[in-house]
Amino acid sequence: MAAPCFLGWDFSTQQLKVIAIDEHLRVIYEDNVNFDKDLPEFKTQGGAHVHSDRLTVTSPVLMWVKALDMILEKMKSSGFNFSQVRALSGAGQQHGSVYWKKGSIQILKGVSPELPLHQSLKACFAVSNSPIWMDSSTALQCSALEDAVGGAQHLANITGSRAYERFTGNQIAKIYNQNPEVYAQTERISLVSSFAASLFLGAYAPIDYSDGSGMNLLQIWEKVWSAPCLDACAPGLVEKLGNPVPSHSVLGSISPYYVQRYEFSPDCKIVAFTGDNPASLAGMRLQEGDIAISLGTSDTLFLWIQEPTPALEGHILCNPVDSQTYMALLCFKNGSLMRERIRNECASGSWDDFSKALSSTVAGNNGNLGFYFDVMEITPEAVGIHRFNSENQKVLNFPKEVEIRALIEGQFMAKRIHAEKLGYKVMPKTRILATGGASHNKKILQVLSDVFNAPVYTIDTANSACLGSAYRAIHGLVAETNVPLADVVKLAPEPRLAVTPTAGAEELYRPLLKRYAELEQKVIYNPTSSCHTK
Ligand SMILES: Nc1ncnc2c1ncn2[C@@H]1O[C@H](COP(=O)(O)OP(=O)(O)O)[C@@H](O)[C@H]1O
Ligand SMILES: O=C(CO)[C@@H](O)[C@H](O)COP(=O)(O)O
Repeated sequence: MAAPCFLGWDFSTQQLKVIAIDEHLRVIYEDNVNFDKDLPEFKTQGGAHVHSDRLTVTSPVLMWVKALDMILEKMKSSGFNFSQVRALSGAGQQHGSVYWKKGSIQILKGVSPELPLHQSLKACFAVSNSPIWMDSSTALQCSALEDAVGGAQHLANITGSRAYERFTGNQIAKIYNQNPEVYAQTERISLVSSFAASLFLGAYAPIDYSDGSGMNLLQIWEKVWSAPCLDACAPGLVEKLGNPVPSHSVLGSISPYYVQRYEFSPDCKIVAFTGDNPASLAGMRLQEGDIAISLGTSDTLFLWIQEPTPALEGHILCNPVDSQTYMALLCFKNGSLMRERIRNECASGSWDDFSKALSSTVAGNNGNLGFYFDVMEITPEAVGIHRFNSENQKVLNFPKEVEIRALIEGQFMAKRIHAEKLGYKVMPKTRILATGGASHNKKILQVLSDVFNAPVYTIDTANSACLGSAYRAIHGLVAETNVPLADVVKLAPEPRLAVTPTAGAEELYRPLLKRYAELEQKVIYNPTSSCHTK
């Protein structure tokens, strides 16, 4: 009999990725499909469509299905032995939503193994362009939700977050308000994660507690939908959402489609899918006291916490690997795509040249500071590019190298300032665990280490959401017997030290952090001020 293996998937913003691990937790296969490059017919940029109002951002749902067809065919051609797979789990970009048309459950259950999935499912979606996490078009719905439950702090106390435009409840409310007939045709609403799980299960997969915490709809303490929040968003939501489940739940066995088309074992189990950040927490084996920083399309910072206090900034999510605890999350929208733009303008599109600019400039950038928000930022709410010289005077341009350092130092100073606002303190034992595409770049990690005055560790793959999903697949098989994830993955390779802070970094950055926080107040979004135009 072939040695067992486990699959972890990640339906992220720009790509679909997969990792297979063996029972010794070694990565034995890794692959990806890039939406822009490999599926050009969908005409996405960075995996998404930004609409003409600059606020609405969507991705074609069939693109995700076609990406799954494509990656499975690639695996098959490379000789991947699907019959070895004992269990699989996965992750999805958080907050995005999928609207299944009435009657789709029958189609999903009966897909023909003769056809690729996207052909069978093409008529299944009431909304063909799914709203995703980059969307910020639901300000009206956010105000209405906060008003309905007694204010922003009260909503945060219930759901872990005040109302955020990308959070799914507000997105559903917008669809119901603007297209009630489309809403009426919808029999089931999935998150990207539970949608992806549904494709493997051949049935509607439930939403897990952790990704469900990013909807402004789940009572994170009791882990049930909040009736006042559901009612404020749209009618009949309980039926359309289904009951949420613990993140470690085994949902069932793989759909016969995969058994017949790819020779999966009919016993292969599907473990609930979750959000990409929660899955990364599992993949990096985060411990209390560590701080995780993901440098993907979005930049995120997250922590494992026992006793959270929801606030007006940041999010509290149910912990994906331990239902008794929580994770705190901060999301920064201007992450890799902003870095790519400055790389293209200032470093001829080359990461090597970008890194050289970081090496050729001094830590602290001689007091030059910058804020780089191509699109309306989430943390803090601000937009535009704002540069300040060492005298705090606004300047229009920086030399190219100074621009690159100002971008990276600014991005990391914002992370430290907002993490400290959440109550996080950098301690002598603090480890930063870095992941995501930009964590390949040592020069970027050096700035991160200096700004936080803490060592930065990485794991063998930057695809921690995939790896965490594969770990969660193994854990799901034993979780019912109260085995913690930490026990299941104790033989996994430890995170490796990538960089340590440069001597004197703390003294250098302490005054700069104070200045950055003060200047941030000046650039925060104020619709009546002219300082936000670039
Ligand atoms: N050497 C590098 N330096 C900086 N950024 C990089 C480097 N290599 C890749 N990236 C960035 O990684 C991003 C993709 O990260 P990834 O974590 O895969 O994103 P996602 O999971 O959102 O699809 C790209 O947009 C790219 O800008
Ligand atoms: O909105 C959030 C978290 O709240 C984002 O972090 C999304 O989950 C997208 O993730 P990436 O594709 O950038 O990893």
